[in-house]
Amino acid sequence: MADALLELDSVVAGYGATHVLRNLSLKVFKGERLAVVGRNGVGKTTTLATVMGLTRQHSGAIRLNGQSIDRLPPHMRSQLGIGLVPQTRDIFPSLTVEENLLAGVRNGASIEEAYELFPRLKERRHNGGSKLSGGEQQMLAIARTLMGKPHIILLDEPLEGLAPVICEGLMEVFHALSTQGKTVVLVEQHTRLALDFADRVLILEQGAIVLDASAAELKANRDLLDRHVGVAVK
Ligand SMILES: Nc1ncnc2c1ncn2[C@@H]1O[C@H](COP(=O)(O)OP(=O)(O)OP(=O)(O)O)[C@@H](O)[C@H]1O
Repeated sequence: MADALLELDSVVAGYGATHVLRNLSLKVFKGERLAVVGRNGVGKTTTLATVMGLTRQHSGAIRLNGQSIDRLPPHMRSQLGIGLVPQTRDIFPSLTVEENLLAGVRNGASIEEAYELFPRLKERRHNGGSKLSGGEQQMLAIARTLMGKPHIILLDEPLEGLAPVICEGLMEVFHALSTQGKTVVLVEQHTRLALDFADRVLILEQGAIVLDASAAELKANRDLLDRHVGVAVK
């Protein structure tokens, strides 16, 4: 199999002295669409935050293109091409849409690219961040991360709390990003949508990967999914 773009090898990480990830190992391959699912509190957000350098890593290794990144601060990981869209969205409420985007511009990115992907943001470009709907805020959070020109984009529950029609629109955007050659890692509670999007799915339980399967395998084996993710699979 090809070399991994991103690799976590026996990573133990958490907050302060607390261990949330317990020997977590995973690989993400270039151009892949990977979904990470699991019950609440199993460590999905912590996994993405650890890749970005936002937690305390106690042991193990994180490599990007084979190079160790686990001692690098978050902004350097971002410069190397990792982009995180946090669950909290983290847009600047007092800045306009355009100012939020400009604040994220790196590596010669153009905000016109963001407007092409999200025409709604262009219409709203002079609106303050706090005046946006939840869906628009999520679009802005994604667009701002894209202004860093990431090769790999980590999406933390981007559909949370959004209307079905908005979710569908965002899923189309994720497909478009994948078609453009970006590697997409999607953490999502909407398991059905995640499975429709992904090539491969990882199931996380208590800070470790308990299942690594193709989306097709999991779709054909609902029992497996229900056992690990819960009967209320959305
Ligand atoms: N900042 C923090 N400080 C201390 N503990 C935390 C912090 N953030 C999360 N935790 C704990 O780490 C564990 C894993 O949380 P995490 O948010 O990674 O799970 P998750 O799978 O993303 O859950 P959810 O689906 O609810 O977002 C939980 O027990 C949580 O309480």
